[in-house]
Amino acid sequence: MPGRSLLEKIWDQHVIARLSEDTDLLHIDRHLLHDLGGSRGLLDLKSRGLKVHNPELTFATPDHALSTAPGRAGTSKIGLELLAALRVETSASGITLFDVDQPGQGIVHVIGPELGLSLPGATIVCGDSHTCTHGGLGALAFGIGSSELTHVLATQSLIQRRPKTMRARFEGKLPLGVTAKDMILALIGHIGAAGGTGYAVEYAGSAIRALPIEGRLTICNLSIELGAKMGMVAPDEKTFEFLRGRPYAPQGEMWDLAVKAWRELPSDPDAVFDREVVIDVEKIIPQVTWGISPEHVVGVDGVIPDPKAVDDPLRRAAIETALEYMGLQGGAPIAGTPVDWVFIGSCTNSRLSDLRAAAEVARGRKVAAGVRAWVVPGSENVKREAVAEGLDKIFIDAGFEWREPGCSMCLAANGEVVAPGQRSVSTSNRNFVGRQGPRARTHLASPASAAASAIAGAIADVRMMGR
Ligand SMILES: CC(C)[C@H](C(=O)O)[C@@H](O)C(=O)O
Ligand code: SF4
Repeated sequence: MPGRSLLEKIWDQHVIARLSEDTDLLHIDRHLLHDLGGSRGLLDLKSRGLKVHNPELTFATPDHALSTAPGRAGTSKIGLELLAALRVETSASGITLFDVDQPGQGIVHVIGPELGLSLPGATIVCGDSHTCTHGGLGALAFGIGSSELTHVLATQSLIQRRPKTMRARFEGKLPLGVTAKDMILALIGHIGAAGGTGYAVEYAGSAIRALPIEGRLTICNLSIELGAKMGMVAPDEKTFEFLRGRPYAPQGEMWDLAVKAWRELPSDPDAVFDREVVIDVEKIIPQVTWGISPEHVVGVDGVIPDPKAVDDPLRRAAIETALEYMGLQGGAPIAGTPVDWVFIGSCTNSRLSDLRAAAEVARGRKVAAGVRAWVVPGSENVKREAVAEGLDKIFIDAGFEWREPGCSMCLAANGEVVAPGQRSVSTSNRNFVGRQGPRARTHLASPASAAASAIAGAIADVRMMGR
């Protein structure tokens, strides 16, 4: 029998019942709820006369619909209603809620790892496509739909089809100015936004091993933008050090037992994957998207694709559509494109290391005239730690606006939008049509690249602004 992969090991440990050749009923170890879907699911359950099966495995926080303005000024009526309902329904079900202004509140994919709720070898679900983020700790984590959400609330289990497996190996030493965000954008550019469809992706290789946990979370976060519902990195010593002592991580003797079990999780050397991709990270330069899909990506020293140079009529038409929406000329260099907005935040890039990387570029410099730049920490804890080390001051002195934790401009929630026709460099994960507001134009990039672009007033190569 061939060896098993990380995915297969976690999967097999969670099978309650084998339903068919490729479909199993899985036990779910953690269920995370957010303000957009959480109360709806709990109300749905109630209307069926059912109870939450395992409230102690379910955790909630508001993130999508809250204002991130200082003091939370101006949360919309809908946002307030969702928050009120989340409070009432979690309390009635005995579910822990990390509420506004409490340590623990934040974007659901930032708080899970931060609190030690997300653990290696665990199955984690949330009614949110970026649940794949938690795979950065070696969890099997994926987004679910609203009926599945109710199913998990009622049974703590879920029916799932076993995915195919892909291993994406990143090899080599990351060049200066190149980050985890650039690695994953480069992979999406290489295999396409549907390249991972139907697969669970394991990110491996020397460059993944060298990445701190927060970088691994960033990589896994964009799995869904690769088409893959699940992305994961095998746990190692860095994972254990990251989790040690976190509030919900196992403690004492349980910790030792857990680490012993987690050491068994990495894929066996002879594990077989349905697809293997190898990326040489030494060839990656800072990435920035030019179009309306994360696969529309180039190196920041590159040029915007010229549709005239593309023979395939379908591809040519897709490029033309994207360029028209984005207001860009094919064949022109991407660097130097003037920007109106910079957004540093989202579950992709709003952790402490992201803010540090952006602050390093911003320190002692000024946001260009005419550019609005926001920094939205991913959680209340990230915010407090950033303030404790003075990052907020660096940003404010440089002309950035420092805000409260939440999803904010990542999905144009709560009126936090880029105006029609305006151009933003964003550290988030989606540059779809209208994602940051009707007719808003989004360029995805790393926190360091976004900060560099805010200072330059145009898409900028952070390597030119090194310290
Ligand atoms: C609102 C939520 C369901 C959605 C998701 O599933 O990802 C959102 O978080 C997003 O990023 O578009
Ligand atoms: S930060 Fe953006 S991508 Fe992440 S959960 Fe919120 S809306 Fe979705």
